[in-house]
Amino acid sequence: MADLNRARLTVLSGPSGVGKGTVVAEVRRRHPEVWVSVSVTTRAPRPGEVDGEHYWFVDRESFDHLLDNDGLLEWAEYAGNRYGTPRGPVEEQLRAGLPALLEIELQGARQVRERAPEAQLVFLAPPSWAALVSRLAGRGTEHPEVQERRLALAQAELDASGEFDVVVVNDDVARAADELVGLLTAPPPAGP
Ligand SMILES: Nc1nc2c(ncn2[C@@H]2O[C@H](COP(=O)(O)OP(=O)(O)O)[C@@H](O)[C@H]2O)c(=O)[nH]1
Ligand SMILES: Nc1ncnc2c1ncn2[C@@H]1O[C@H](COP(=O)(O)OP(=O)(O)O)[C@@H](O)[C@H]1O
Repeated sequence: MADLNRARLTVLSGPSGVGKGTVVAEVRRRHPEVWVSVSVTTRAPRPGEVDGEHYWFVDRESFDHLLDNDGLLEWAEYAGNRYGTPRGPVEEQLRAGLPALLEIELQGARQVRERAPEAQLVFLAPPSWAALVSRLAGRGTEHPEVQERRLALAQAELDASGEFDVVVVNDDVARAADELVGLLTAPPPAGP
């Protein structure tokens, strides 16, 4: 995957439960060299989530300290928790001429678009609303009331999919992963 060696920033967004984590895991299973940013979050870890691997799990005070010290490239409050991308590792990656992938929500994607207009914004969409509802429920990691909160946000996120450069439909994990790999290896648009 030598042609992945370009300093390109790619953002993957999409509603909770659409399969972002699953598709990114499949991409990394095939291409372990794909670098994915590890976010900080104030959300509690789910069973099986490992600190420093899925997220850096921090308290609100540590999060705000990072934020106040310009340590975050972007951040957002989502369903009652804060999430942010540590700035240093992403900048290091891009400075080294290597691509970086961020898996973040809509408000964060908008901040990246403003700060790094050359970034590639990819939206992962469900094949249908019913599929999204059943995936979120089927994952079984959130209480029904938290699922409801996430589905309310999902509707607004789906409405904003037109702001993204590309929409990938997660009908099938292998197919969606193929498409994402294609985007990660596509040459960036010619500069001015
Ligand atoms: N803006 C922003 N969003 C993030 C970041 N990390 C994760 N998210 C998003 O926050 C939302 C909630 O994440 P999470 O609680 O892990 O739920 P899940 O995506 O449904 O598994 C998802 O849309 C993530 O993509 C980040 O660093 N910044
Ligand atoms: N293409 C797909 N078809 C069917 N189920 C899927 C697909 N992609 C993901 N899932 C399932 O949907 C649920 C949510 O996926 P997850 O990756 O946790 O979503 P996200 O990270 O976007 O919140 C998981 O139980 C996962 O196994």
